[in-house]
Amino acid sequence: MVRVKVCGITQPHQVDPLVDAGVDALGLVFYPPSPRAVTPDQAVQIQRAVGPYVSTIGLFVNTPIDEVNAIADAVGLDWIQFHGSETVAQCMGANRPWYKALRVRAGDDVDAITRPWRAVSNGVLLDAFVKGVPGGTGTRFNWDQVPSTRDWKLILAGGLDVSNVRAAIAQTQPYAVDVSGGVESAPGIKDIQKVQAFMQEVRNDQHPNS
Ligand SMILES: O=C(O)c1ccccc1NCC(=O)[C@H](O)[C@H](O)COP(=O)(O)O
Repeated sequence: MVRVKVCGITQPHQVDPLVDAGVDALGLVFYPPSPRAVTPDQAVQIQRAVGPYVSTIGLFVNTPIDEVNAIADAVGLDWIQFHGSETVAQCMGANRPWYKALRVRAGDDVDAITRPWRAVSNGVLLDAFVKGVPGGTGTRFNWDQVPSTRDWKLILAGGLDVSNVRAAIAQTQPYAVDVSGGVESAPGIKDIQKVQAFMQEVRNDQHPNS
């Protein structure tokens, strides 16, 4: 079963509808320049709305590791997503399970660029490279660059929406997909109908006869 993370949650009242739609994990963006950024206090309010068996993922971009860990503790995050140019050594200082987001450029050898990260964490997120913007761009990368045989957990991100997620899953066979802009009505405001339609595409891909 392909898991689904919806990233960039900013409103506690959206948690229940997202979970009811079948979303497995909720992403909180701790990157103040982002239109989807939340403060630690806002994140605590969102976390309080999350019930058992749903994961919360904190997304950071080149934040000092002590600050990352303090926020993770204060909010009660389950996982950390490093979305900047952090090194392996810096990520290893995290006090939570974590994974790295890598931004794929045309021509990148995905097997090579993921190798150092696969060795130390249990999954790698692939997003599209867009100059000057670390993420949440709504841009796809070329899925042909994803190796068809892998022994690591791929989290596929970047420009996914209801129109393309089924093809994305069929082609890349990811462990999980990560979506943000493709299920929004405005930055940080998730459109629950878009989320429901997205989830239906993801789940239908698992059960083509249902
Ligand atoms: O969402 C942001 O504004 C953001 C800012 C800085 C780094 C990462 C950010 N978002 C990451 C994500 O939302 C997802 O992991 C991924 O990039 C997919 O986004 P989208 O292409 O909008 O579906």
